[in-house]
Amino acid sequence: MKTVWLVDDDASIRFVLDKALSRAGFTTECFSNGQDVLTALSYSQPAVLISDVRMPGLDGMALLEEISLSHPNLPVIIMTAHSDLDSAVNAFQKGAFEYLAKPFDLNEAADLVERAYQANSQAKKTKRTPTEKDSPDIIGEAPAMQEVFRAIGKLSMSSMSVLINGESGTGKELVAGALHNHSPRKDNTFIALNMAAIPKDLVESELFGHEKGAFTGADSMRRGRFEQANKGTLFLDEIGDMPLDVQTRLLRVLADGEFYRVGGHQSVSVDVRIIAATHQNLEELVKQGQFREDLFHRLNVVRLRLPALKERPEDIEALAHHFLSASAEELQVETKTLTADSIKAMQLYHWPGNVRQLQNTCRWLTVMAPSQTVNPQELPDELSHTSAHSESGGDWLDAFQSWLNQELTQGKENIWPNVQAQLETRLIKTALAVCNGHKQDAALKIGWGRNTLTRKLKERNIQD
Ligand SMILES: Nc1ncnc2c1ncn2[C@@H]1O[C@H](COP(=O)(O)OP(=O)(O)OP(=O)(O)O)[C@@H](O)[C@H]1O
Repeated sequence: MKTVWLVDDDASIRFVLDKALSRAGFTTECFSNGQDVLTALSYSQPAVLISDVRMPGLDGMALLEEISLSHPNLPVIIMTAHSDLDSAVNAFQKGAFEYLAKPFDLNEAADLVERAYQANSQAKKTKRTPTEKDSPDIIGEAPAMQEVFRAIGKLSMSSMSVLINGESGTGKELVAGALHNHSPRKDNTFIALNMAAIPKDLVESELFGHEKGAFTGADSMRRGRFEQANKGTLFLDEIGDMPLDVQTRLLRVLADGEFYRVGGHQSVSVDVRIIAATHQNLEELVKQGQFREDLFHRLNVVRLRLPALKERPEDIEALAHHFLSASAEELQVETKTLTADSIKAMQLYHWPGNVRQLQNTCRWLTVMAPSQTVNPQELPDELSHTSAHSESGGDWLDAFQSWLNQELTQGKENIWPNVQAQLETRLIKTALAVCNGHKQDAALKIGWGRNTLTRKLKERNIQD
């Protein structure tokens, strides 16, 4: 039978989930605490168990731990209101089948239970052993970030290659570090290298090292990053910038686990996990012959995409708070807070530099903002301009803002005369229409004198 047990101390969650799962064809039984579940488990067993994390007495994690020992094949879905990386990783490491961040969509919950049910009836679950958790501070409530957390949790027992896509400053290196810290390699070295930052002719010796005398200036033998990262993880950022000949060498190391130092004749064996990242479209680079297809497939075992910050405005408040406290601590001052309007302004801004730019903005505010509470006017210029309309009519200004961004990033200059002409034309035409063509009234509505209106009509070549 498709039985699901629901465990939550919150009666309203039990109620809605119960309804949704019954509708989806499950027979449900509800529990308000973990202890009752353990007692019930000695008599019978459901097909799937779905449990909240925070409950008085035995909490969700403790329950999960007990169940993975006593009933390792029972799929458990952990629900948590704390959508952070630690909860996700913890849940997966303790053997959870899935992790569900609150608030969730009821259909999504029912689909998940169905998947757990199918997985249980098809295959036996392999038990995961808990490992020490490390906690990098990765903030993200947006669904795309939740996907990333889930992936880090799922990958935490493996050493698979991962390819991370994302614009500059979206947190690629942070995620690569978290993948390492939550992997069996966590006690060994994590090395991050940016391919775009190393001069082309030095990339090879940087990665693979060189023997003494291999080239002018090679006064002594040097171990490369691959050797230094042995048994650990090498994070190769901007992999799309790796020269083709180095790509060929990289491919060989990945295939054989062996390489030669530059100028060397003896092979060196290494065991290194590669996490690569790029802001470019690697498939496109492959098509253009700038990136080796075979290397692409080797790196692209698991793909993670980090969304640009403008795609996840819901994360801005928590990120800003995090960075404001971090810089206050660094500078030994009190943490600044943002007004609701300032947060709104930050959410409307397009953040071309992503999370890194937000981090720098928070550092700047910690030092420069005159008062403890930051108002929109005190935000850096580019941001305070987005906030001017928070009180009324935000939509057209949003559209205006995107248009402006486009014009300016396309390299247009001296755009004011054009902007002014367009604004004035619209203003005059609308005011005249509203006043049935009556110039005196229209001038009054706009706030100009009649003569100014007449002059502007001429200037803008508007028929009145
Ligand atoms: N979700 C997040 N939560 C907390 N801090 C973050 C988050 N994302 C990024 N950061 C911080 O923002 C800064 C930039 O992140 P990171 O260096 O990982 O970006 P990146 O994508 O690797 O950038 P680049 O490609 O330019 O090297 C770092 O200081 C990082 O700690």
